[in-house]
Amino acid sequence: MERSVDHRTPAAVALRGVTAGYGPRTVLRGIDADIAARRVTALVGPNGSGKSTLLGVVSGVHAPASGTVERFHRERPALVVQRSAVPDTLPVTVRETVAMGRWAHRGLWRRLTADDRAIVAACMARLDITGLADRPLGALSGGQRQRALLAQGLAQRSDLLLLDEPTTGLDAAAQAAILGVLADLRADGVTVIFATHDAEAAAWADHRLHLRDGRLSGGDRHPVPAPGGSAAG
Ligand SMILES: Nc1ncnc2c1ncn2[C@@H]1O[C@H](COP(=O)(O)OP(=O)(O)OP(=O)(O)O)[C@@H](O)[C@H]1O
Repeated sequence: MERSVDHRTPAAVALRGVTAGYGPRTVLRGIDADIAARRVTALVGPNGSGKSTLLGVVSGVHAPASGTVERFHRERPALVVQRSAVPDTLPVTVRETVAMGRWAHRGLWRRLTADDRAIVAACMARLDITGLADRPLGALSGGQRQRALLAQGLAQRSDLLLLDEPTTGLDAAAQAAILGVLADLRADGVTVIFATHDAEAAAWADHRLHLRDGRLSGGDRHPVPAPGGSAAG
């Protein structure tokens, strides 16, 4: 169900009794959680516990088999996939990759406006990849590719940003830079959810949801954010 944003509610997304999977295979079971609006939530759990599937459900690209996903955000969610999900041979430059973030607004293959190009340039600058703009995406290092995909997510200008392992495999400086970008987005009122195996990044988030075998096994399922600041996780 789509609704306009209600600033009295602390939830950007409310999941109730969500079950989801692939064909006959059930992966997520009985997920009940509220995602705090304008906060950063980390989704943690072992390999195969269902983190990426839950991001897909929250983003709307993966329909639940049962249960409800209630939305209180305004924009179409922006989902940033794992860098390993993008083939090395994809024949696009970094600038084109980031510009794809504007397709939701302009439609596929439509010419970008001057505003779109300014947004793309600003997102590349924010992720410090302006110097890589004309390089093929497949020729980048893992960390550079990660930043290009995050810039594509930012270019969507959504108020709900979902990231699949945004800091995995990055060095400490690159991780800190990405968390800095997420903190800026939070200050701008964006709700961020990211899946991670990185304990430091999870500890940095405002809230955590722990998944185990497709069930929530702990964390802040129904957080009430502290006014004007980060709620403790
Ligand atoms: N397209 C698919 N078809 C069938 N099963 C899938 C598909 N994608 C994921 N799965 C299965 O769903 C389960 C959850 O996978 P998911 O990718 O959501 O977990 P994850 O917690 O993100 O794992 P990881 O930490 O390894 O990225 C796994 O058992 C996986 O094999």
